[in-house]
Amino acid sequence: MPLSDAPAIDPAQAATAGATTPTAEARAAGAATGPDQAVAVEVRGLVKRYDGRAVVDGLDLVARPGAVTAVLGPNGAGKTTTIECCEGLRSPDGGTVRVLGRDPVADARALRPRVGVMLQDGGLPTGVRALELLRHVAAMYATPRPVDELAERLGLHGFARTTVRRLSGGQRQRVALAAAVVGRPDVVFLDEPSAGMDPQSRRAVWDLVRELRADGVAIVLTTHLMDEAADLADHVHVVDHGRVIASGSVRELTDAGTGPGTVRIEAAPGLDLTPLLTTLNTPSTPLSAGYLSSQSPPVQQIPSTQRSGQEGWVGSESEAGVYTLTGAVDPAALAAVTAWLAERGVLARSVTTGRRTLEDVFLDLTGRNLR
Ligand SMILES: Nc1ncnc2c1ncn2[C@@H]1O[C@H](COP(=O)(O)OP(=O)(O)OP(=O)(O)O)[C@@H](O)[C@H]1O
Repeated sequence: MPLSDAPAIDPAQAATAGATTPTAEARAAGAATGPDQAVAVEVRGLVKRYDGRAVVDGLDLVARPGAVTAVLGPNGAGKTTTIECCEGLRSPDGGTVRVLGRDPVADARALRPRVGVMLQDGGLPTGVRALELLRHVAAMYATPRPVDELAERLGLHGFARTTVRRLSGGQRQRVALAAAVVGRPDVVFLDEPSAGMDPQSRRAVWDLVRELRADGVAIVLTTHLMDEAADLADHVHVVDHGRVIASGSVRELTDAGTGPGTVRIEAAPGLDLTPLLTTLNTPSTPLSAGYLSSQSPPVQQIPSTQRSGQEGWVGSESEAGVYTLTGAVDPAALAAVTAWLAERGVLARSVTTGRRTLEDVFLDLTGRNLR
């Protein structure tokens, strides 16, 4: 089948005709054999410049087999450029990149059958029918996944005979994902895999990613969906201005320091929160002093100039009689809340505290300004 309008870069490039693809058992058995196995992807001091401007500027990143490594960052942070260097699609200007122990540019041929790539824009040839494309890619591998089973899982049969050009964005993404994994790769790069997908498709993608992880595949995922990262990622790298500014498990990141949490109060409607917020934000009290002073080892020290997030307690009556306060939740803050209620003779139906979310951490680290 001619792929006449194939773009310069497409997921089928990840395939090599007649390539052997390791089974999950072989992958597990091989874990101790090669120099490349404990770390699937290793990026050290990566620099990439465009027009003299370093868009990746000394970036370090590691991804391991059997784990999902999420790369988060604002628009233009350098995530895609980094991933493209790992995929061998861009040559670094500095630093080293190793995928399965090999140089992705120099050893591209050897890596092709072992690396699955799902590009941000799908990168698929547009004149080919969806299922034909998948069969074509599968035929390039010695032991591909059964195409029909994969198509079923990702719901491709409903538009199997539609050309890629006519697919919706979410449908195209699903075909691109199928093409990236059909060859049973050891490493999969997924650049915003579920962007534009409906909730059902997203769920199917997440299930597939979990299955790949269980099979020992190293998955590198860029995403803007914090719930996706929080749900899937074993390890998170937050990238900004071409560098990793924080790194750790989701738990490590959300537990770090005394950053913001929430206090939710259910009580009588119409309470004026101003005096409470004033108390909580009074500098003489220690209540807000710890805010944004993250010292936990897994999180790298961030220069204060980059900490442009929220700088004190804020709160509002989010619905009648429900108040949400956000700030540095600690025992003293909670005591101030209950004292404030007591002073007003208000018996709250509930006062609950919540932990920081990954999105809170992300905004803390990268600020709230648009990029
Ligand atoms: N081929 C190119 N030529 C010039 N500049 C480029 C090129 N590719 C990317 N850039 C620039 O490099 C910077 C990083 O882009 P990159 O696509 O890596 O960011 P990103 O973190 O993936 O962003 P997004 O979340 O929007 O996808 C941006 O400022 C972008 O404009």
